[in-house]
Amino acid sequence: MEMDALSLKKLVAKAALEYVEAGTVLGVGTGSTVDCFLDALAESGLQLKGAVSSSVRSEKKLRDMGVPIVEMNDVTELSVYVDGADEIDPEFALIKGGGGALTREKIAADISKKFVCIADESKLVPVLGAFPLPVEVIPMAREAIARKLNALGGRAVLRAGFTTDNGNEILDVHGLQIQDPAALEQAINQWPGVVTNGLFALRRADVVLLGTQNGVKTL
Ligand SMILES: O=C[C@H](O)[C@H](O)[C@H](O)COP(=O)(O)O
Repeated sequence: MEMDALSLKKLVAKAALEYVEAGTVLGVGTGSTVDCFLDALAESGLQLKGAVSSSVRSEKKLRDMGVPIVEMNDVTELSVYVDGADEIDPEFALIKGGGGALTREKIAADISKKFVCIADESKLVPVLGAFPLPVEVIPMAREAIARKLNALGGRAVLRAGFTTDNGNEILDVHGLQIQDPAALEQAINQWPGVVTNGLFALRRADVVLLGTQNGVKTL
């Protein structure tokens, strides 16, 4: 019988436990796949020293599990960071931020030695961009940034009624075919008013665990 997306997420979530070492501070991302990972972690009985979380959402779940929360400012490095993705290209560049946690996720990924990306197989794509690219902007720059994004050939849409954990807004950019993710990531991030964008190409995933109908594939 074919597994649904949730079953595939649970499958990779469990496989990611292999990268977690008891007694360490773990970097934890955000999203439905990470929620499955945290459930698997709770079931495993593995005891962490603590966790650095990329969102208020994951932080709450970690606290409920009894895992001590460590401030990002109090660590110099994370040995492992586990997080999901909205799209993954064959070179491990990602689009993230569907849940709006992109900025803190990018910081966590940047200070991690090993970024383990967990996802179901629907996330693997030949070219990034079918998933709208999230761009976190400070609110007063929203219209200026939207105009620049539209000039790139995209269609920037404000994520209505959504505020990030950092008090900012998200523009979701539809219709981009991203041929050079690192160049686009850098270009958008240089515009005043942009906090960051959801391209993870300058700092990519190191390992991708993909939940497929034939089991977990380690890429
Ligand atoms: O802001 C959210 C994150 O980047 C998520 O990792 C991403 O949206 C994937 O989420 P999910 O595991 O729910 O598909």
